[in-house]
Amino acid sequence: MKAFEAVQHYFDRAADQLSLTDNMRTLLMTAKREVQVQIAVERDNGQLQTFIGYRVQHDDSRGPMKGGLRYHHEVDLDEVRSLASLMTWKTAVVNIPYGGAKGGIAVDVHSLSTRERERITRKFVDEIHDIIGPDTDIPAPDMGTGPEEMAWIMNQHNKYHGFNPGVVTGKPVEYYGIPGRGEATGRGVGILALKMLGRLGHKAEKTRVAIQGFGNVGTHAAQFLHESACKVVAISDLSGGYYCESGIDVPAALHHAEVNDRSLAGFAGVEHITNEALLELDVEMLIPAALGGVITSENAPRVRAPLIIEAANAPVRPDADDILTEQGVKILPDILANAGGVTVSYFEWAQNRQYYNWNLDRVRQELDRVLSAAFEEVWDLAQQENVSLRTAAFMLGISRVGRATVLAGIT
Ligand SMILES: NC(=O)C1=CN([C@@H]2O[C@H](COP(=O)(O)OP(=O)(O)OC[C@H]3O[C@@H](n4cnc5c(N)ncnc54)[C@H](O)[C@@H]3O)[C@@H](O)[C@H]2O)C=CC1
Ligand SMILES: O=C(O)CCC(=O)C(=O)O
Repeated sequence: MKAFEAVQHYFDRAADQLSLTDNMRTLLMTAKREVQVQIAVERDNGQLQTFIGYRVQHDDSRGPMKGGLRYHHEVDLDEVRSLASLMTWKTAVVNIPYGGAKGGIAVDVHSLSTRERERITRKFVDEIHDIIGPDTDIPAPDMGTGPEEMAWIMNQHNKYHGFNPGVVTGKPVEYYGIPGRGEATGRGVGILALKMLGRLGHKAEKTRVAIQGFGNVGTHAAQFLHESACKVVAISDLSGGYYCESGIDVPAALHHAEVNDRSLAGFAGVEHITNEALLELDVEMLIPAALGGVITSENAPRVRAPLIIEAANAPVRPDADDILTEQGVKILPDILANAGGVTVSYFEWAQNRQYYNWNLDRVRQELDRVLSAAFEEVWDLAQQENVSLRTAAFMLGISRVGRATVLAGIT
């Protein structure tokens, strides 16, 4: 099953529960616009190279479209389309005034120098500047991108359309960004993970956690949960997995990654495991925070964690979701679990529009408030309707988007 089909599957399950008509389903799941562009740049060695970039604008019935930009060699239109759709339901679940979009470039970021990344990013903006903007579609970071790329995007877009920092979020704090956007997705994962533990009657101190991915999301989730008394026993990145039964020294791991170009390679004093083995560890909480589609029908029967927090987008395939649900595993779905990032992006955008700076305390407080409200709504709906948290989250998102679409007038 391809990535978009998987989202369609989850959408349909919720749409069945809502008795949505076929026409409404088609209207809500069809992207408004899909753009594919050629990005031709000169490499540092003088050679010309062409990359393919995408921006899919899924839905704008609740506000400007919003979603990250992924730089990864596996990016393709189907993946971007699926992620754009997830953004629509995610912004609706946390009830912020946005629609959904996503973009990406098929490129191996590790093969690029900083200057090459800048040239590719600016060239991408040259190709799409007319369809993005603070009131239409606002990019942000995702896998393989961060504050640097966002600063270049703002600067390049402003050359065409005049100064406006609200065209993109996730910018460096000292360049129109907001304190707390860097940590927001991982912190949100942590906040919601603790809420899940509370509802399930588990104590943080008795919770062993395994986290796959040690980038923006994985590092901040690890730090938050470590500081909240959970025992992080495994972490991983592209270099492999690192396990310690008595608990990883999270501050040491964070420091190691910081001074080693964000890699855990060479992190000593722990057992080395594979990324696959990490998913099957005997832990109370599993947090996939890297790529999508990592839990499949093949490995799902071997997953031992009774609780999965989907920090990554779409880490659990639908057939695996069925197997895990059958096994009694509770899953906090991506469109709620990782919504902290886009929530703080919304604060950054609001700050940019007001020219009034927020401080970190205010950002954290508001993040907690938005995520807690969404968690309560999803949890209660799941109980009322006797459905999974994923189906409840999709139901909530689809209802809000559907209602706005109808109120706006369809024809
Ligand atoms: N950055 C953000 O604000 C948000 C990110 N997400 C999702 O969270 C996930 C991670 O994103 P970021 O942390 O931003 O990316 P990142 O690029 O900062 O870090 C990705 C991490 O995953 C690791 N990784 C890559 N391929 C891997 C593999 N095959 N096996 C194990 N580890 C692998 C990398 O080594 C790195 O540690 C993605 O699914 C993304 O869509 C979701 C919401 C917001
Ligand atoms: O911060 C944002 O606007 C979007 C983040 C994102 O791409 C995501 O939530 O998957």
